[in-house]
Amino acid sequence: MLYLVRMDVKLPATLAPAEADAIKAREKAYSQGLQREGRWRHLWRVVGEYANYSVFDVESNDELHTLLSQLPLFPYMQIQVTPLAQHPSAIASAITAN
Ligand SMILES: O=C(O)C[C@H]1C=CC(=O)O1
Repeated sequence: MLYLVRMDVKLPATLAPAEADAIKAREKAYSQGLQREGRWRHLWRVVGEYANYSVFDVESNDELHTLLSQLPLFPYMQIQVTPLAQHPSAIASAITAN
């Protein structure tokens, strides 16, 4: 199942820069692991914002929730999830649904 996910990151001003850097490093390693597994298919920066649009390919809502809630930046994110279905007029897609 494919999901479009928007993540907006809001780090508190009180968070020490070294702690913020450590969390971002863990986030990068975690996200790259999921990308290598093929479960995090796309990761795009939103121009001008500390936000991304991502496409996840997972088995269920529960799997996506588990995966998102384990993001190191999860406590500092607003997350919006949109489940995706096949469009009947699509002739090609950069991503292939199962
Ligand atoms: O920077 C972000 O958009 C937040 C997050 C998503 C992947 C990652 O490495 O950081």
